[in-house]
Amino acid sequence: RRPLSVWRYRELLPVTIKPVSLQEGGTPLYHLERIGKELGLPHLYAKHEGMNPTGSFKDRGMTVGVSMALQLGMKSVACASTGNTSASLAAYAAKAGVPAVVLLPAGKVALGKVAQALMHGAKVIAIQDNFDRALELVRELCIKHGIYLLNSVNPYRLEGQKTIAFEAVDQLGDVPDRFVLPVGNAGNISAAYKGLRELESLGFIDRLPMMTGIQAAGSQPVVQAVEGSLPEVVPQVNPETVATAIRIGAPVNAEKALTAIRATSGTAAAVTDEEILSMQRDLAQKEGIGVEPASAASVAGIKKLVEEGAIDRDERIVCVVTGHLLKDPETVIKQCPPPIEIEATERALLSVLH
Ligand SMILES: Cc1ncc(COP(=O)(O)O)c(/C=C/C(=O)C(=O)O)c1O
Repeated sequence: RRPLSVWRYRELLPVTIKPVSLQEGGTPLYHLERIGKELGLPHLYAKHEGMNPTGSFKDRGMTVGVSMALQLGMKSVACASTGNTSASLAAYAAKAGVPAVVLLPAGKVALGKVAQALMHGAKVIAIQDNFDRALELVRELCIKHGIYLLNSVNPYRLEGQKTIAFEAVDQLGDVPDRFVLPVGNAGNISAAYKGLRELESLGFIDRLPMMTGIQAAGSQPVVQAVEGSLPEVVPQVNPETVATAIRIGAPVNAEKALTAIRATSGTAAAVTDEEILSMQRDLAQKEGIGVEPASAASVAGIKKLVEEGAIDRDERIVCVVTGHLLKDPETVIKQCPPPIEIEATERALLSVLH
C-alpha cells in the first residue's frame, strides 16, 4: 500500500525520470464539525493544502513541473507569482539544482512567501505593476531567453495538481457531491476537474462533483462570466482584495475553469474581504485549522451559498484550503502585542479564564 502523496499516482503522471520531490501531498482531510454544525452541513470537509512542504498546494504542481524541466533538458526556470508559486518554484528549483527567477507585484506579496523565495535562492524581481502584468512579462522573457516557464499556463503544473482530487476521493472513500476551491489564475480548479475526469474514465468513480469556484468580491472575473453566462471570461483590470494570493484579474486558465464549472453543474460565487477574514478566524478558532486569507474563501463561499439556499444539507462537500496561516501573518497582526506590567499579568491571565 502506497502512502498518500503526489507520487502515489505516478502512473497517471508524465514524469519518467526520478522525480524532484520534497514528499509533497498526503495532506489532511479534516471534518469541519463545529463550522459544519453551524451551517447545518454534517458532511463538510476541508483539505488542508497548507500542510505541503512549502505550505501551499503549489508544491503538487511544482514537483511535476520542475521534474519535467529536467526531463526536457531545461537549464533554468521562472514564474510570475502572487507569492505561493514563487515560494514553491524556489524550493523545488533548489532541490533540482537549477537557477530560478520569480517576478512579483511589488508591495502586494505576503512577506512569508517572499522570505521563502529569497531563502530558497530564487532571484526575486519586484515589478511596479500587478500580477497580470508580471505574467505577461515573464512569458515574453522565457520565450526570448529559453527559460522554462512554470506558471499554470504550463500543463505539467496541472498534472501535479490534479492529484488533489485523487487524494480527496481516496480519503473520503467516495466522490464528494461538491468540490470547492478559491480561484485566482484558475489552475487549481481546472486541475482538480481533470483529475476527476480521469478517475471517471478509469472507472474509479461514476459521477462528478459540482465544481465550485470562489473568488474575492474585488477580483471576480470567473464569477462574472458564470453569473452572466458569458462565452468567456472578461479580464478585470484592477483586481483588489486583502486575499492577495487570488488578486488576479486575467486568469490564464479561465476557459478550463468555465468548462469545469459548467460541465459539472457547478457554480461560482464571490465573497467580501470581511467574509474571508471572518472565516479565516473561524477555521483557526473553531477547527484549529490555520490558513492564509485566500484559502478561507472556499469555506466562506459555502457559508454564503448556504445562506442563499443553494446547498443541499446532505451534500458531501470538500473545500480546499490552499495555503498555511504562516504565509501571511501581517493580515492578522502588524507587530507583537505591547508588553504589560508584570503586576498586571495575573489579572490579564484570569480575564481569559472567566
Ligand atoms: C493560497 C492560494 N489560494 C488560492 C490560489 C488560487 O489558485 P489558482 O486559481 O490555481 O491560481 C492561490 C494562487 C496563487 C498564485 O497564483 C501564485 O502564487 O502566483 C494561492 O496562492
